Amino acid sequence: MNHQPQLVVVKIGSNVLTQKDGSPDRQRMASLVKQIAYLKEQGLQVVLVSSGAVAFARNNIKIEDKTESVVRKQILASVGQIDIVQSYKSLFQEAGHQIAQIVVTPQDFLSRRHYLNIKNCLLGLLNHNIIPIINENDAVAVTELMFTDNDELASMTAAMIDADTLILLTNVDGIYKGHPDNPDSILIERVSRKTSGISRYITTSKSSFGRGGMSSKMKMARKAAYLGIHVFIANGNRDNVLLDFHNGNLKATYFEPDSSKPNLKKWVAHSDNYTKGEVIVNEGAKEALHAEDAASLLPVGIVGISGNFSKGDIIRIKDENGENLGLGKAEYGSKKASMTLGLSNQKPIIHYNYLYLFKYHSL
Ligand SMILES: Nc1ncnc2c1ncn2[C@@H]1O[C@H](COP(=O)(O)OP(=O)(O)O)[C@@H](O)[C@H]1O
Ligand SMILES: N[C@@H](CCC(=O)OP(=O)(O)O)C(=O)O
Repeated sequence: MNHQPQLVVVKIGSNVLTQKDGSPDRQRMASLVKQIAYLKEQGLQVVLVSSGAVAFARNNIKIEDKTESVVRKQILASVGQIDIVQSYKSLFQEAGHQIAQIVVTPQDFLSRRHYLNIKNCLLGLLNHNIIPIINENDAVAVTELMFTDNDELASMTAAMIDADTLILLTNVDGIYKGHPDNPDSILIERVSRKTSGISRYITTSKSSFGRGGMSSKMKMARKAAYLGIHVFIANGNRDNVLLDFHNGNLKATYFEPDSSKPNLKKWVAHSDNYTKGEVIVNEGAKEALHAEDAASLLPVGIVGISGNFSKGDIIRIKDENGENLGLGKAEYGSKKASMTLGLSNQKPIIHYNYLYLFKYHSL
C-alpha cells in the first residue's frame, strides 16, 4: 500500500469486542481506543463503526423465554448500545478525545436528504475533531428493514464521506483460500478489480456473534474498492492491528481501489437493496450503457417499467433476459416514464452522474 491515509473508517465486529464466553472484552476495546487515539495524533481523521450492542447486553439481562426473537434483539441492542457508548466515552476521554454517537437505519441512506444530513453531521463532527461512533439503530431497524450487517453500513459510510480507507476488523486476518482454522489455508493478501473466484473459498461459517459472514464482508469490500477506497479486512484481535496499519505492516486482505468515482455514484451504488422500481432496456440501450463513453439512459431504449417510483427514487435497470445491469436515480416518476417509453428526443430517465453499473464488480 503506497497511499497516505487521511480519512479512515474503522469497523469493529462484535466478536472483536467479546470474549469466548460472550462477555465484553473491555481490554481489547481499550487497546483499540488507544490505537485510534494514536492514529488521530498522527493527523488521521477516524470514523468508527462499532457493532457489539447485542453482544454487550447478552449476559447482562434476563429476557423471558416467551419473548419474540425480534423483540429480544431490540431489547438487547437498546440496552447494550448504552454500555458500548459509555465504555467508548470513558476510554476515549482518558485518551483526550471526544466522541459522538450516531445510530442509523437503511432508510436514512435511501432519501438523498437524509443521506446529506448524515454526511453533513459526520463532516461537522470531524471538523470539530470529534470521533463519530456509528451503529445501526437496532431498536428500529428490524427484519427486512436492516442493513445486511455493519460491514454494509461501514462501506456506505466510507463512500458517503469520501474516506480514502476502510478497515473491517474481524476475528481472522482476512480471506483465506480455505477455512481460516486450517493451517494449510493461505491468506489472500491482495485483491484487485480483476481478481475472480474468491467466493468459492468462503464458507457460510460466521464468528459467534457475526451477522453477515465473510461473504458479505467481501462484497462490501469490493464495492468500496470499486468506488476508489482502499479496503482492508484484518484481525481486530491481533495486538497493535491499527498501529501495524499505520506502519504499513498490516497482515490483511487488501482490496486495491479503482480510480475515484463521483460521490453521487457512491450513493447510488449503495442503494441496491432499496430500489422502488425497475426499467427494462433493449439491446441497443444495453450496449450504450456498456460502451467506453459515458451515456445516460434514454426512454428510447426502454421497453418496460414496473413499480411505482417517484422522481429521485433509486430504480433498477434490467435487460430483456432479466439480467441485473445496474441502478440509477430516476429523473422522473413511473407515471411520466411510462408515457415516454420507447420515444426518442426525451430527457434521460437516468442521468449518467446518477448511474451505477454492475459491470465492474461482478465477483
Ligand atoms: N475463506 C474464509 N476466510 C476467512 N474467514 C472465513 C472464510 N470463510 C468463512 N469465514 C468466516 O467468516 C468469519 C468472519 O465473518 P463474521 O462472522 O461476519 O465477522 P464479524 O462479526 O467480524 O463481522 C470468520 O470468523 C470465519 O469463520
Ligand atoms: N448492530 C449490531 C451488530 C450487527 C452486526 O453487523 O454485527 P457484526 O457482524 O459483528 O459486525 C449490534 O451492535 O449488536
